[in-house]
Amino acid sequence: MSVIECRNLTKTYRQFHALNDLSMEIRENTITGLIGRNGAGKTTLLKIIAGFLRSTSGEVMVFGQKPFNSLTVSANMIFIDENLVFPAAFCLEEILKEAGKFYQNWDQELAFNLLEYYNLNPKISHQHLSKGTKSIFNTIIGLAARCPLTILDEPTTGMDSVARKDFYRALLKDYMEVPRTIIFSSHQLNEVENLLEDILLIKYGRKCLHIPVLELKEYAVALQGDSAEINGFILEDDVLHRENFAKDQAYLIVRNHLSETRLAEMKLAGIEIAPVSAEDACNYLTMYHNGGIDDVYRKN
Ligand SMILES: Nc1ncnc2c1ncn2[C@@H]1O[C@H](COP(=O)(O)OP(=O)(O)OP(=O)(O)O)[C@@H](O)[C@H]1O
Repeated sequence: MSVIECRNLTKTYRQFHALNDLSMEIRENTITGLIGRNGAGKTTLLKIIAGFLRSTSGEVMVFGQKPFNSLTVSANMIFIDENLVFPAAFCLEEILKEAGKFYQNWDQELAFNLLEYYNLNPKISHQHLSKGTKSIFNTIIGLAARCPLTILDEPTTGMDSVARKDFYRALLKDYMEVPRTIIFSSHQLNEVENLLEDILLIKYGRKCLHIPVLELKEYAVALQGDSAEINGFILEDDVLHRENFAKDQAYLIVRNHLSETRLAEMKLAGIEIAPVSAEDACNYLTMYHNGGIDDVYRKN
C-alpha cells in the first residue's frame, strides 16, 4: 500500500519551479532516502507532503487525504528539521512530557533513555542547546513519537560523527521494532545508504531516479582505457561523465547496462572496469551542466 502518492506535482515561486511535474509513490513501512543537490527541491517536497505548503498544481495524497489542513495527516506525521521551535520557557524534560500528550504512540521511556544516553541536561532550555545537540534532541523527538509517517529533513545537521552514527543505529533499531514510513533527506548518502531501502533522487525539482538502494549500488560503472575501444562497447546515451586524458585515453562513468559477457569482452580488450558507489552515481546523475569547479578557475 502507498502512504504517499504525488501526481505531476509542481511548486512555483513566481516564475521559478522548485518542483516540476514530479510523480512518485512511497510504500508503507519503508525507509526512503531523499537525495539531491542544494536547492533541488527536497525540503519543498517534504513540506508539501507534511501539509505545511500547498502545491501550485498536481496532486498529493498522504494516507489517502490531501495533506494541507488535514487533521489525519498531522496526527499521524512528524516533521523533524533544524528549525523546530519550542516555547522558550520549557526545558527539555518538559518538552518531552508535553510531546507525550500529543503523539499517540509516544514512548516516554525511550525518550528519557535517549536523553540520558546523550548526556543532555533535562533542565536546560531548548534554545540554549548547541547546534549539534539541538539536532540530537530533535531526533529524540522524531524517534520517540513513533509516528506512522516520520519525515526527517537533514536531521543530523551539526552533529559530530559519533552522534550521527548513533542516530543511524537508533533509527534502524527503532524502525525494526516499530515499522513505519520514514523519509529521510540527507547529503551524506555514503553514511545512510545501509539504512535505506529506496532512494528518491531529485534534480532541479524533477524526479531523476526512484529505485531500491541495492539497484543504485550497481547503477553505474567506471571504465578507463582506449577511448575508441570503449566507444565500441557503449551507447552514448548511457554516458554520465567523460574525461579525456593522455593520448586517446578516456575515463567514463556509464549506466550499467552491460551484461557479464560484455564486461568480460571489455576486460579482454584492456578496459579497466570499476564499481561506482551509490553516492558517486547520484553525484554524476545530478552534475550541473555548466562544467566543474576547475572550469571556473580556468576562465580567470
Ligand atoms: N519561499 C520561497 N521563495 C522563493 N524561492 C524559494 C522559496 N522556498 C524555496 N525556494 C527555492 O526553491 C528551491 C528548492 O528549495 P528547497 O529548500 O526545497 O531545496 P533543498 O533541496 O531542500 O535544498 P538544500 O539541500 O540546500 O536544503 C531553491 O532554489 C530555493 O531557493
